[in-house]
Amino acid sequence: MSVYLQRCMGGVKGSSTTYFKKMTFGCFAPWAALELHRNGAYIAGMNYSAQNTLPFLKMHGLGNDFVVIDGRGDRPVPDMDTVRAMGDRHMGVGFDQLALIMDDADSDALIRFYNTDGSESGACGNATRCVADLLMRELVRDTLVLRTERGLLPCERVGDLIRVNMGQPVEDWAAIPLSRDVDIDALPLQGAPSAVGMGNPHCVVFVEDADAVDATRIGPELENDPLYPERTNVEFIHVLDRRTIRQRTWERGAGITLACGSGACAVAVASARRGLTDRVVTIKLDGGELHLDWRDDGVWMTGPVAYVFDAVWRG
Ligand SMILES: N[C@@H](CCC[C@H](N)C(=O)O)C(=O)O
Repeated sequence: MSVYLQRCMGGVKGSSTTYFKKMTFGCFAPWAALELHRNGAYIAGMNYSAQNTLPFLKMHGLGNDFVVIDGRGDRPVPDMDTVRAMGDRHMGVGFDQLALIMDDADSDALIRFYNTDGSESGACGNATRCVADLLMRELVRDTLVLRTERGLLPCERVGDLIRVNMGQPVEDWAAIPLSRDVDIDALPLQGAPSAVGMGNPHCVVFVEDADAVDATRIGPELENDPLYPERTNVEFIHVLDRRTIRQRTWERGAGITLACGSGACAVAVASARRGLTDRVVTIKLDGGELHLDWRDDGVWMTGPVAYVFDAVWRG
């Protein structure tokens, strides 16, 4: 059985001291911590070797939380049982998605995303921004390109925020994917929602008051509707004005989350497509605000990212 060891600020000896002092003063060097774990370390009074250990970072974007694992080179990567075990909020670490960083010849890195239930997703906007921040720090650059299942995504630092181009929305019903040819802005479902693909499927439900919706009841019903053969993420929204939208999210494979980046892109697209908002909008999610700009070269999303801790999973 896997055992989860949380980092203990006072319990690390030797060369790690400097790192943790830096942490205390807010200067971050996340990969330094991973190197420490990789080489085996004395943590929280336990001496263990690097064998069967999986170093990871915990990060979040607006409370949409992630375990981030660096699988580049010959570093260890989790199997599916480990992904599910880590995702358990009571018996494991807990996350909305696990982001696995891999080598890629044509970009700065490839990222794969896994939901809490172990299913893989082609897109995760907030985790993409988190990984972009990590790698920009590592490469000492303010721009880079990440590959996800949907292609190459340019990322940039904008002050304290991270921006990613999530690409153009998928509007072809078969590619979203839907199970049949229907009007994507009036789906034959309750509330006539819109369908948008952002490398993953979304169902955008326009309601009077997103805060009043019973998302834990309606979310899973829509997630599993046969119209979406690969299930769907669900966004409940109401438009506040032409530049502001309120959004709550039920995520495929993860349930209620405090924010969903690809979902925010889908919301910006669906709402502009209906003529309700401009192409530049601020979206108010439970965990904070994202800024969306649907340009000719794709949907750009800007928002904050945060580090929570680093630790080692023992298998
Ligand atoms: N939180 C994400 C979306 C994660 C993937 C989703 N649950 C799916 O299965 O498609 C985001 O920020 O985009």
